[in-house]
Amino acid sequence: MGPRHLGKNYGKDTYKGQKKPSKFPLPLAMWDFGHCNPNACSGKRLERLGCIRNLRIGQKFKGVVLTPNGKLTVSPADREFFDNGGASVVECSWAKIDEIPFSRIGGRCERLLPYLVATNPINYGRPWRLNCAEALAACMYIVGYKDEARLLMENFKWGHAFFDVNEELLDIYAQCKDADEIQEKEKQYLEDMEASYHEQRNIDPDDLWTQGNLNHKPVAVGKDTSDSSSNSESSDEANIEEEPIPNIEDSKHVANEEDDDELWRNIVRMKLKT
Ligand SMILES: C[S@@+](CC[C@H](N)C(=O)[O-])C[C@H]1O[C@@H](n2cnc3c(N)ncnc32)[C@H](O)[C@@H]1O
Repeated sequence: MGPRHLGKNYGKDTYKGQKKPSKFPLPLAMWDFGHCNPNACSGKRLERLGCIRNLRIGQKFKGVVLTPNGKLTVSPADREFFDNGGASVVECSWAKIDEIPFSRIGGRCERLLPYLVATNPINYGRPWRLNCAEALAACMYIVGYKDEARLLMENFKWGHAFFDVNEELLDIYAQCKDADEIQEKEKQYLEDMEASYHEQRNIDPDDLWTQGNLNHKPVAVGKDTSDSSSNSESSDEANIEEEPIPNIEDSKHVANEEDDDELWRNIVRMKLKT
């Protein structure tokens, strides 16, 4: 979907009186704790492309703040907050999340995302652990900015996979009225998934286990064209290479498949209890 579909605000420097990055039609922001490799970091890539602006530590954000520290789930009821300020993320490493001074960042509308599956090369197949671009796209989609969500993900070779995998759920969430309804639908979805998981194990366990970890079926991504020269922070958009796509099998970020299966099941069990 091209920018022509995106309405009269596209390309303007301000949105509701607030400065916004000029290369994206909606205001996006991040607190960047600099934990990540700039070439593998979706937030940094969006910054290089001019799609997201940086926030200072100590600065609060008036739109939707996507954070693991949130208590409520983001829902279409947050549209007003979004329209007032856009959406923000906390760019940091999942491994160092305990080091984040959450009291010095955030805002009035801190939100969790409901169950969705990451399709980025680092955490492919993991539920809830989205990267910054996926988190922002999911939020936009849920509050009603579907075209903009897709536009954001066009900046990543693997971006289409996020919608291939999550579109059904995103559409369910986007039709909900509020956070309670989203949590209800999410719970139902997870229960159905847990039930079909047990059903499949009972009916034909051999078949299931010979297929390996279905969560980690590699995503169809284009050939990695990045090279070492892409380390430079060039202002020329044509020179901005996408992050290298790690070999999922070799990545130290991905535990072995059994651990991952167990992690996934624990998360689902934990969610079903709430
Ligand atoms: C921990 S950082 C990891 C960023 C990663 N290095 C990248 O390349 O984008 C991801 C951020 O996205 C947002 N996020 C991801 N998953 C989320 C979820 N389930 N609920 C709320 N926010 C989430 C949070 O702001 C979180 O800090």
